Amino acid sequence: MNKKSLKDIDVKGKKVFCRVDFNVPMKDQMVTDDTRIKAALPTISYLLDHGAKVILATHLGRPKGKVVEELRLDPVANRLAELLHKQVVKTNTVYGPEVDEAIANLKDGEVVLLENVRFESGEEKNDPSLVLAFANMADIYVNDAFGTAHRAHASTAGVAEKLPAAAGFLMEKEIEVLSRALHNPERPFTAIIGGSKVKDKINVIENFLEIVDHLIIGGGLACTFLKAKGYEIGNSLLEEDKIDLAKSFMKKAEEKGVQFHIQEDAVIADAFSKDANSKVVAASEIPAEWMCLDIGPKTAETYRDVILNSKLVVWNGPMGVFEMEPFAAGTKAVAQAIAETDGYTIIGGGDSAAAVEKFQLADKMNHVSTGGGASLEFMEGKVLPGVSALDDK
Ligand SMILES: Nc1ncnc2c1ncn2[C@@H]1O[C@H](COP(=O)(O)OP(=O)(O)O)[C@@H](O)[C@H]1O
Ligand SMILES: O=C(OP(=O)(O)O)[C@H](O)COP(=O)(O)O
Repeated sequence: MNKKSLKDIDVKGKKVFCRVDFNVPMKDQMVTDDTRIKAALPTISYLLDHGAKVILATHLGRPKGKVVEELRLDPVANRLAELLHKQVVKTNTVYGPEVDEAIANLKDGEVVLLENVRFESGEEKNDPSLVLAFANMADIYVNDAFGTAHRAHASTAGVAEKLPAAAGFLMEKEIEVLSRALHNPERPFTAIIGGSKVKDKINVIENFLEIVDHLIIGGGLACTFLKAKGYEIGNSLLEEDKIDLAKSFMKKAEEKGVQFHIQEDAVIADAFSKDANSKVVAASEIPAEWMCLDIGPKTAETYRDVILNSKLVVWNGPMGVFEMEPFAAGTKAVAQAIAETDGYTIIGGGDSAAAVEKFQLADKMNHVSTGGGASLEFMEGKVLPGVSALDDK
């Protein structure tokens, strides 16, 4: 990478504003998967061991510029403290007098975690006054938040323009591994796209059609494609204004000779609940009032064959609502096939990484990326604002 690295700068005695991606899955105020926290530890420990005063910043969820009590970072701070074996001072605000005091009290080798930066409306708008507030806190900026590098926000891009700015170790590693795999991809190259962030991911599909041999669709995303095929999908997740786009992608895949795989059967439920009634039906037979919450067993078998015959597999987004046991089988089958294939495997996305962890298959994957949208956009060849804003070497 041609960007300055943490190794290139002297941090001793300096206040370092370090953006991390601690957007971790939570349940009942507990962190349920700490992969992203662990992934940032090399950078945080390096800063602490080299005598920096560390100011950590992250978002959690999408509070849309308002304080949402369930999205406060206290559980994250507690987990980080356990992992670091060190006290983590957590502020209840993103900036202001409380933060100033916490920073003023920091000694070399100590760490403070700011409150969820997305509680401030200026964060996602990359607002100059919030950028200035961040820049005034520190001497140096380090970005280790690969998972958020595709967002041009105040704490990812804005503040990097105002301070000497370097990449953390996780950021460097992610970029290096993804670049190496995509430079001259081994074939057959299969991309598997699922999950629920339809708006974010649908455009990625178009770009993947240029580079892959097989494109597998699953998760909530698939429902828009099923609708585009003319099927009724009941109460399934649907992005109405993307139906035409989905149609055009299927046509483009055909023209380009890309094998486009969409589910032939589905696990459906009569409510979005683990206790709902559920059954397997053909994907063309989803009744009104029911919703598709997983790919069916026949589809899982087809996807498995494609994956086992691939030389490069990129997977982003679960095949179903894997957090609920009745709808986890499709995601598990795909994860298992990816673990078994001889091809090089890259997993992206917070939830996909959590799924791989849950099924205890993480060590069978070649690279589990901490970025979902970020890794997709990077693989599309897009410039990530959180990276481009850093200083050149
Ligand atoms: N058919 C579906 N309907 C609704 N939600 C789904 C469906 N399939 C998967 N999901 C949900 O998608 C979420 C993950 O989506 P996303 O954030 O796009 O993935 P990632 O974090 O891996 O990029 C999971 O919480 C999962 O429950
Ligand atoms: O979890 C994240 O993205 P991902 O679900 O695509 O991996 C990042 O923390 C970015 O979050 P955002 O999509 O709310 O900007």
